[in-house]
This record gives sequence, C-alpha cells and structure tokens, in this order.
Amino acid sequence: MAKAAAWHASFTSHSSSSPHFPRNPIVPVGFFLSFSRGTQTLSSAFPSLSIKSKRPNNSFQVRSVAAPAEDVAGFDEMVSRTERKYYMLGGKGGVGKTSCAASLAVKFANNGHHTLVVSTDPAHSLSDSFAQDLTGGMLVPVEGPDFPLFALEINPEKAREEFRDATKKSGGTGVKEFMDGMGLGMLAEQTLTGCILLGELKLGELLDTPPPGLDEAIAISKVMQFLESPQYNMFTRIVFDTAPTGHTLLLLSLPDFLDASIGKILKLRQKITSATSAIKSVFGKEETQQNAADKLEKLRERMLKVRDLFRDADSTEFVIVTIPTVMAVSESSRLSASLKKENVPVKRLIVNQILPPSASDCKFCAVKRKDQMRALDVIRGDPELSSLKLIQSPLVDMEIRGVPALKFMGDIVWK
Ligand SMILES: Nc1ncnc2c1ncn2[C@@H]1O[C@H](COP(=O)(O)OP(=O)(O)OP(=O)(O)O)[C@@H](O)[C@H]1O
Repeated sequence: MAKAAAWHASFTSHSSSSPHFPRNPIVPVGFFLSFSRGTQTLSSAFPSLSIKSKRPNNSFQVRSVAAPAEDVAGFDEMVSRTERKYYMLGGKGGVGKTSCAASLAVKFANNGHHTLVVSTDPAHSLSDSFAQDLTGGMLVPVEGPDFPLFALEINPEKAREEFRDATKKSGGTGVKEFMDGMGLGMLAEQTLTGCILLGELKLGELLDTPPPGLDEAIAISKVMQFLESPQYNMFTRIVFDTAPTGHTLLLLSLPDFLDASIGKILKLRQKITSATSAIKSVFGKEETQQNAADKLEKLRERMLKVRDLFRDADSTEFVIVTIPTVMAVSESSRLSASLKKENVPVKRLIVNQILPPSASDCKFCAVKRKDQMRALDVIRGDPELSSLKLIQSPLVDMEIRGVPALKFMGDIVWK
C-alpha cells in the first residue's frame, strides 16, 4: 500500500500537466527505474533515456524522448462528447490489450466521464492490471481515479450456463431436448416444412460445445442488459477489453448466425404448435416451454443489439492493439480487413511495446529496435493499416499494474 501511495504521489507530480513534464510530442521513458529493484531494467539498458535527478522538492525530473508527430491518438475527440461511447480494444494475445483498455478507462475517468471497463476475455486480467479484486461478475468500483470508474469481469462461461440452465428447465440441454420438452422430440430428425432439418439448426451444439465467440457474444449481451437498466445511465464511456482476435472475428458473424438459427427454431415452434396434436399432449408443460422460448427470443434480440452496436460509427469504435513484429502486424491487417468487411468502425491502431532508441552499445537492443522499425514500415505500407491513426506506445521497464501506472501509460498513449 505504501508503495502504491508513493507511486501515486510520484505519478501525479509528473502528470502531463506538470511544468516539468511537457505534453505531446514528448514521450517520457524509463520513469519506472526509480521503483524497480535489483533486476536490469529497460532504462538501465538505455541509460541516456532514463537520466533523472533528485530535485530539492523530492520529485524526479525525467529526461524525455521525442516521439514522431504521428504518435497522437486524438484523445480530445475521444473525450469530447457527453453521449455514451463504446471503445472495444482487441488484437492478438499478450500484445497489451488489457493495459491499453485499462489505461484508457482511467484516462476517461480522470477527464470527468463516468466510465465502465469490461473484460469479456475468458482469461481475465483486469484485476491483475488494476491490482484490485474486480472479480465476481458484477460492477465493482475501481479505487484511484478522479471520477467514478467501475469494472466488470464477465465470466462468459457462467453467462452461457445461466442461459443454458434456463432452456434446460424442461429437462434437456440442446435443441433436441428443447423440442423434447415441447413433446416434439420425435420430430427432431425429420424434415419439416420441406427444407428445415433440426440437425441444421445447431443451437444445441452451440450451447453445449460453444464455438469461440459465442461466450463473448453472450458476455457482451449481458453488459447490454446491465446498461439497459436506468441505474447505469450515468456511464458515458464503456471500454471493452475483448478476447484475442479469432474470438472477435467469430463474434462478429455470430449474431447473424444465431438470429437465423433461433429465428428458425422459433418459427418452427410456432408452426408446430398450431399444426400438431403432439403439443396438446404436453400442454401442461406449456409455461416452461414458453419460458425457454422467451429466453431464446431475448438472446436473439440481444445478439442483434450487439451486432448493431459493433457497427454504429456514432457510438462505437474498435481500436486494434498490436506489437511491432511482422507476425503481429499481419494478424492485425487481417483483423482490420475483417472488421471493415463487417462494417465495424476502426480508426486507430496502437503499436505497443516499442523499444526506445538506444544510445548505449547494447547490440541486442539496437538490432531489436531495427527489427521493430521494419515492422512499423510494414504497417505504413499495409493497405489495411496505413490509413489508421498510428499510436506508438513505448515498452516501459516495469509491468504496468495499478491505477498510477495505468495513468502514466494513459498519458503516453492517449494524447
Ligand atoms: N508498453 C508496455 N511496456 C511494458 N510492459 C507492458 C506494456 N504493455 C503491456 N505490458 C505488460 O505485458 C503483459 C501483457 O499485457 P496485457 O495483459 O495488457 O496484454 P493482453 O493483450 O491483454 O494479454 P491477453 O491476450 O493475455 O489478455 C502485462 O504484464 C503488461 O504489464
């Protein structure tokens, strides 16, 4: 706690508004040196970047490194309106999605927005990133920022289970059981209405062994459910820390798929309800069946809302996070292409963990940096990525954990 308090004091005394800490385009690097113990740090590998002197008032002056002019996120635009806005941060695993999402949320909150940061990644790291216990699947206040910041770690598996339990009330788990529950199990494998096979509907499979993407879709729909209630009206910025790329892509196509599947089931149910006598024989179960059908219908509606939300350029933006390696850049390019194809608004690309220029004779650092610069060139020449606002985020010499550290990162990245 004492350490956190010390961090906080130091960070706040060096915020971007500090007279010793000029704003953009100056990027401070190596600030963490003063807090690292024993191990070699980035700043010790790049001594010229981390020279600091103890000042009489006990604060540190940090020598800074100039960043390229393009290194500006356009935060003023992101923060300016009071209408609710959603930011979804996504990319390859381990590139820094959570750190970027959490730092953005802290920055929004420190700029007067009531902010909610949500993790839909089954492998949550929000609690680790904030160094606070944010588990439990409910909105938890984050301590530290100037204005209210809440976090929500959705357990996607639990959300799916909840939904499945609801459709399970009639004793089954999937479509077949759903139909069994309505007394229509014998029709499950038969061709109905000339062309629809229940086997093709695949909803049972979806719920029992869900493809990547469904959990996240259900998680996001759960957030929508939270936000629909008046008590959460105050949130004007919602930041999503999403699951790695593959999941995101599947998530985008899922709502349509589910809409079609659930739509077919519900239509089928309607037809059968009026046309067969089988349903009458289990009439006593009608209420339970109706509940299950209602749940399906609700899920369908929410999925459509998620789909629309992802595509609403007025309220939503997907920010791609990557690192300067050719492999990560290639994946980001594919992600960007898929997002654009799906009409998801993408404007910004964060390239995280960039090594600062080396003034020492560290060969490894120089070669690594050269390699990273090549990856940046690939980005500039990539037809998918070159049109995006390129935000460069330096690799700092300590793990980014806790609100003070996130504020520090946010002041570098979100300018
Ligand atoms: N710019 C940076 N400088 C130094 N460390 C960083 C930087 N960005 C992220 N990290 C560290 O890298 C690790 C992974 O970051 P983070 O959890 O944000 O990535 P992620 O993309 O969300 O990962 P996952 O896909 O596993 O959820 C963390 O330990 C974080 O502190």
